[in-house]
Amino acid sequence: MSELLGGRSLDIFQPVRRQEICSMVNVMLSKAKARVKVDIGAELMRLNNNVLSRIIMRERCSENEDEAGKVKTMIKEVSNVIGIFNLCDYIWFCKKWDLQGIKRKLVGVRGRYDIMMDRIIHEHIDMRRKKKRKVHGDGACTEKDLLDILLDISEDKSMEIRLSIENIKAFILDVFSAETDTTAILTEWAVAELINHPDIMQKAIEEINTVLHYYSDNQAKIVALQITIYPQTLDYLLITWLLAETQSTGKVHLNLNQKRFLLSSEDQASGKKQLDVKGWHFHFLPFGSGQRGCPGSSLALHLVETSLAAIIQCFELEVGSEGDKSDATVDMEEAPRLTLPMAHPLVRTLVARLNPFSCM
Ligand code: HEM
Repeated sequence: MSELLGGRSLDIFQPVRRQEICSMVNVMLSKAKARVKVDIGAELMRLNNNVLSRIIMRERCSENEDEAGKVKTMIKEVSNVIGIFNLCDYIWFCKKWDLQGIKRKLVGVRGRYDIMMDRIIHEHIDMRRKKKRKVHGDGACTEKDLLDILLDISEDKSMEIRLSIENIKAFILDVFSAETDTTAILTEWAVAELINHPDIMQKAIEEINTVLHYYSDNQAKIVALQITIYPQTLDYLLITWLLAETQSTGKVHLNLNQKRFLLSSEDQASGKKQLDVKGWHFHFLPFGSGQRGCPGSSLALHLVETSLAAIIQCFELEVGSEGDKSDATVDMEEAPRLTLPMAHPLVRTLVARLNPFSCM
C-alpha cells in the first residue's frame, strides 16, 4: 500500500493532478462568469474522485454514467451502508436478523461491484496483452495505472505472497472508500475557515502569489495554508473522532489557535520543513500511526494544498450565496455523518480574481 501510494507514484501521477485541478478551475471560472452559484464541496468531491479513479484505472469519474462513475456511486453506497447505526449489532438476540435490511443492501451492492470490477480487470488484462505485443514485445507496459501495478504484482512469480484478483478488488474498494469524502471534506472545511478568517486568507494569497513566482510546481509549502489545513484535519475529520471513541461530558471549547501548528524556531533551525503529520510523535494523529497508518496521507495533502491554493488564488470567496458580502460568514456546523461533512454545503457566487489560462 505504502509503495503504491508513495513518493514515486505521486510523481508519476503529478500530471493527472495538474490536469484535474485545471479542469476544476475552468468549470468554476465559467460558473463565475455566468453568475451561477458554485457548490464548492461538490466540485472538490468531483476533483478528488476523478484524480483517484484516473490513478487507479485511467478513467475519470465525472457525473455521467461511465464505468468509473458507476464504481464511485457504488462505493458511496457501500460507505453509506457501513456508516448506518445497525440495531442488530447492539441487541444480541437480534444479531441473526436483518431488521433494517442493511445486510441485504450490502450484499446487493457488493455483488454489483464484483461484476463490474471483474469486467474492468479483464479489460485491463486484455489491453495489457495487446499493448505488450503491439508496442514493446518485451513485456514492458507504458503509462501504468494502479490497476496495472497491482496486476504486475499478481503476475510476479517471484513474490512470496501472490495477489489474487479478489485481493485486487478488495484493495480498490478499500482505497476508494478511504479517499471518498475525507480529502474533499477537509478542503471544503479549510476554504470555509479561510473565509471566516480574512486576515489569514489575505496572508495565504500573498504567499501564494510570491511563491508561484519562484516555483513551477505549485506544491510549494505555503505556511498560511498549512496552518489552516492542520487544525482543520485535527478538529473536523471523522477519523480522529473514530479512533478516540470518546464522548465529552460537557461543552468543549476548541482552541483554534492555528499558530500552534507552526514549527518552533529550534525545529526550523534543525532543517525541519513542516509539522509531522504521520504520527511519529503521537501529539498529532490525523492520519493514524504505525503500520496501519493512512498510506494515502501524502496524496491527500498534495491534493488539499494544491486545490485550496488554486481556489483561493483564482477566486474571491468572501461573497455569500446571495451574491453580497453581508452574508459571507460561513456556518461551521457539522452534519452528524461518519465523515463529518459541513451541515450546510458551502455554496458561493464566485468572482474570478485571476484567470490562469488567459496567459497560457
Ligand atoms: C485528509 C484525508 C485523509 C485522512 C484524514 C485519512 C485518515 C486515515 C486514518 C486515520 C486511517 C486509519 C489509520 C489507522 O488505523 O491507524 C486511514 C486509513 C487508510 N487510508 Fe486514509 N486518510 C485520508 C485520505 C486518504 C487517501 C487520499 C487515500 C488513498 C488514496 C487513503 C487511503 C487509506 C487506506 C487504504 C487506509 C487503510 C490502511 C490499512 O488499514 O492498511 N486515505 N486514513
